[in-house]
Formats: sequence, structure tokens, C-alpha cells
Amino acid sequence: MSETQVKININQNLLQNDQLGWETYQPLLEIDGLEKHLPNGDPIIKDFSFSMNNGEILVITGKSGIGKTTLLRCISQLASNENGVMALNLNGQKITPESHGIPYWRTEVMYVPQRPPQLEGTPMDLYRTVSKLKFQKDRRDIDPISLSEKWSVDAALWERNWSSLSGGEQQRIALSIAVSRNPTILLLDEPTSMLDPVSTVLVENSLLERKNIIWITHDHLQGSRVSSRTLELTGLGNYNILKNTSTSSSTSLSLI
Ligand SMILES: Nc1ncnc2c1ncn2[C@@H]1O[C@H](COP(=O)(O)OP(=O)(O)OP(=O)(O)O)[C@@H](O)[C@H]1O
Repeated sequence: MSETQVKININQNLLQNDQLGWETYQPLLEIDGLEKHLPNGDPIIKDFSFSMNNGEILVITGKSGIGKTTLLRCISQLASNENGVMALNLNGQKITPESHGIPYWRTEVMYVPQRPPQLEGTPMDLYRTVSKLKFQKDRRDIDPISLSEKWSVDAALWERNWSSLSGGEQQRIALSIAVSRNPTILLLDEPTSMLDPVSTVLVENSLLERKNIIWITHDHLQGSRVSSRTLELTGLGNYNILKNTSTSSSTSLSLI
């Protein structure tokens, strides 16, 4: 075989490998054509499509009432959508709410509300209940109490009634329970909105290590600190992709 033939064969192999790579590459989460109407029939999300790669933190911004929470609730299947498909690509397997059922989907794509709902009992009661759920009990988890201690929450608070805890304490404990269940994707609705700046940074740093998060925030500086990409919702499922621009003294966002 001549030197030229060897080079051609090597290039063909590279081409085939490259093509294989492109053909087999799958984003972690794919959403296509999502549509959601309000109870009065008005559309709030129309033909929303995007995909998220493994290791990303995707920040969602947009003015109040534009549909950010509604979008995350649809993605977690806590709210139903009228049209559209969504899929997780996990270990070479395509998982959809239809293929594996909504309870399983919610364990992999977990929504954490901005404010924990009015809960009876203690955080420990909630954690024990969650740990016994069908798709939760065999999951590898991390200790939520240790995690919340890293965020300056005293372990004793886990045995106090929810109603006696401050908003910031409730927010960090609810978030630590969600993170401890190790979902593939966390959907966070303003996760530090009730926290002081020091606690905010502690929580941000833990979440930055974890990745695979869709994170709603109104705080553009926070968005710049944590995001791989930022989507600004502009209404009815339309969005701009914003680019992070940071300098040593300031951080801002500009339209791509
Ligand atoms: N169950 C419902 N019934 C009627 N309207 C609803 C319902 N749920 C949401 N909406 C409306 O849909 C719109 C979008 O609400 P959503 O909570 O998704 O906005 P948001 O962008 O998250 O707002 P914010 O930044 O203020 O949290 C709002 O006008 C809200 O009043």
C-alpha cells in the first residue's frame, strides 16, 4: 500500500468516527413544540423547543408573568401541556413521561418551587416520606442534613415544624432534600430568592458543582455567575439567548 493510500484510509476512518460521533450524540434533555394554555384558553407557551446538554446550567429569565414557572412545571409534568414532546437521553436510553410514567419522570426531572408549600410536620418527616416513594427508595442519595449544614442551616431545625422556620431556612432545607435525591435534572424556581448574599453564594457554589440545572432567576448577576446559557423568555414560548459578558469589576448580559 502506498503512502498516499494509507493517508486516504486514515482520513476515511477519521471521517467515519466523526460521523459516528455526530450521529450518536444526544442532548441530555430535548423539548419540542411545547404548548400550554391557561384555564381561560389563552396560550401562555406556544411551540417552545430547546435542548440542554449534559453538564449545563441553563438560566431562564424574563419579566414577571411571562411564563417561567409554568414552563418548568410543564417540563416536570406537574402541569400538563397540550402539545409537544420531551425526552431525556440517559445512558443510551430515551426516557419520556409516556414511556416510563410521570412519577418516574418527576424523580429524574425534579421541580423545586420558589416557596415550599404550606407543609405539616417537620422537614425530617418530609424527607422520610420522600425517601419511601416508589421510585425514590432505591436511589443513591446524599445526606440532606449535612448538605444544609454547609449552607449554614443548623441540623436541629430538621426536627422543628415547618411553620416555625424562616423563609430562608425553609428554602434551603427544601432545596437540600431535592438535591439529596440526585435527580438527573433539577428545575429550580428562584432557589435563593429568600437568602442573604452569603448564604446565596454557599448555595450557588454547591449547585455549580452539581450542574444539569434549569434555573429561574430575576437576578442578572446571579445568572451571569452560574449560567452556561441564558434564555430570556419574551412571551408565548419565544426566547432570546443571552450571552454572558463579565469583566473584573462588573458582569452583564447582552443579546447574542
Ligand atoms: N392556574 C392558573 N390560572 C390562571 N392563570 C394562571 C395560572 N397559572 C399561571 N397563570 C398565569 O400565567 C402567567 C404566567 O405565570 P408564571 O407563574 O408562569 O409566570 P412567571 O414568569 O414565573 O412569573 P414571576 O416571575 O412573577 O414568578 C401569569 O399571568 C399567571 O397569572
